[in-house]
Amino acid sequence: MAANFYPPCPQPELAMGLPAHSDHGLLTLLIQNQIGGLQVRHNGKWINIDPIPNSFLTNIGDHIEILSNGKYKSVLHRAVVNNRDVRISIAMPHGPALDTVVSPASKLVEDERNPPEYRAMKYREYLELQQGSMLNGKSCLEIVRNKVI
Ligand SMILES: O=C(O)CCC(=O)C(=O)O
Ligand SMILES: [Fe+2]
Repeated sequence: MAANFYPPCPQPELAMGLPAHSDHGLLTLLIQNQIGGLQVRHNGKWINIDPIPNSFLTNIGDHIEILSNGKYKSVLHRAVVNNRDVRISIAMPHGPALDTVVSPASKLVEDERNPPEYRAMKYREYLELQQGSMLNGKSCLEIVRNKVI
């Protein structure tokens, strides 16, 4: 039987959790049990997000950041696990139809003072890019970001 070789985890301390990333799509709805583990990056620190019973947690995804031309930032987050309690979470990403070309909303990039910060890409291509890569911060968003030259 062929052995599976996985690339090294970029954050070995999180080998059992989910490395830092932002989600593709517009919004992600997350349901979790009462065992916390989700953390979001805020002001340079990882903040624990305590689960609220009977609620969905909503994360802003990369495509809101693109659509708003950077006005709303997708949230950098990760999940950590512990060796005491079982944590269960179900993340449901929501995006447009796969063939939709996602780009900054035209009204937000009408003049040269507000150039588009991201280039247009089909949602399907972005999804394939993100799902085909190691989760690594907001690296996929950086790929579609227009570089200032
Ligand atoms: O388990 C969690 O709290 C986060 C899951 C997540 O970020 C994801 O599936 O994209
Ligand atoms: Fe996520």
